[in-house]
Amino acid sequence: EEQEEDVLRELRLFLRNVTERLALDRRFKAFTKPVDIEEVPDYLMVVKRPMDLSTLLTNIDEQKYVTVGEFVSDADLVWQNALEYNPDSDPMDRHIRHRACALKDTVRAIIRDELDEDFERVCEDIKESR
Ligand SMILES: CC(=O)c1csc(NC(=O)C2C[NH2+]C2)n1
Repeated sequence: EEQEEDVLRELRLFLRNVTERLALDRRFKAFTKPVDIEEVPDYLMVVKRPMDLSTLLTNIDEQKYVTVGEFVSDADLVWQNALEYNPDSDPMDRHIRHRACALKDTVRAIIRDELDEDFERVCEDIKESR
């Protein structure tokens, strides 16, 4: 109904705001666009579900997410993939793993500080009703 569409519209506004703030953070530059498979041909051998901040924004606009939890699952892919693809001790790998960990902690901190648990509960009830 109308009230449900109002809730999901507010969810999309919140998720766009979070994602845009992450995309503006210089630490997360490597995570803003899909990894170029032509430049990194072995990427898909290691990473089964690529994800990046621009794809999160597209998913939001395509109304893929009905709860914050669904969004966080995809957002977690971004840093999890980076840890998987950059496991070595060399400085470049360590550098991107450090940024991946910063992304993980930043997403969780924003959600903890800015998501009202009652709002997420309403989204989960809409999801279960569909
Ligand atoms: C997005 C992502 O995970 C990414 C972008 S470049 C990269 N890794 C490297 O460039 C090399 C350092 N060891 C491989 N990882």
